[in-house]
Amino acid sequence: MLIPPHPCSLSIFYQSHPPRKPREKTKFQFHHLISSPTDQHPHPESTLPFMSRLLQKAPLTSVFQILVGAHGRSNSRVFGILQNNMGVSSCRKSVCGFRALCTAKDLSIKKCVPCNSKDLQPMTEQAASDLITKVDGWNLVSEGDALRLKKSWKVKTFTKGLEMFKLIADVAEAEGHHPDLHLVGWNNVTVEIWTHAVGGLTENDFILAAKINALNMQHLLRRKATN
Ligand SMILES: C[C@H](O)[C@H](O)[C@H]1CNC2=NC(N)=NC(=O)C2=N1
Repeated sequence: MLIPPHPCSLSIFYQSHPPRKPREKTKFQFHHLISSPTDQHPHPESTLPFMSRLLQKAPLTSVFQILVGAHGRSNSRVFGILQNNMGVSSCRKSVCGFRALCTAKDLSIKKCVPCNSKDLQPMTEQAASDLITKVDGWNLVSEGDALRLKKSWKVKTFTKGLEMFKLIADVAEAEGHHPDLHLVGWNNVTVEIWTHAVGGLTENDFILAAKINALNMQHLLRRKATN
């Protein structure tokens, strides 16, 4: 049984790339690439440009069939390539294991998974660099050897900073995934997010960041100085 790619990525993909007959040549190139690393393709990282070219050329379903084969399961090598190059969640068992190609909107409507899932692992720096482009205003920072998400705002007043904390806290509680909240110098809010259970970043962190971005907080924030 084929596990369908995550609906959001499929619908998003098909809006811009109507399905065409998958091309044998593309299939051959890709199978060749993942089945036997050669001098030309020494390491999965080198698939990144190929992966983006592939996704432009072949409909997502045929890419999906290539990746998981007829038996519906991806082998560890393919999964490693996916995890490094397409921001795929590290949770092999979930249907949304194929969490690639998401937009900010897709992330903001997803649900966080319990952080004590035994399959949850920290994502690679490459996957984090791909996903950070989906959460406006957030930065990737490294604290020790752990990656984190970080974003700062200036609020109008100290109490509006606390109101902002409450809005964020409600989202965090609903998701069972929590940020670190800082309110410094009365009007400087900084939020940091990472998955404590794995000591790094997982897709949960990007989902929470996208949900925070979707909050209506303009009335709490100081207008940006127009220079
Ligand atoms: C069981 C439950 O998933 C854990 O206690 C949650 C709570 N909130 C969390 N939040 C964050 N950021 N990381 C965690 O590992 C975490 N674990």
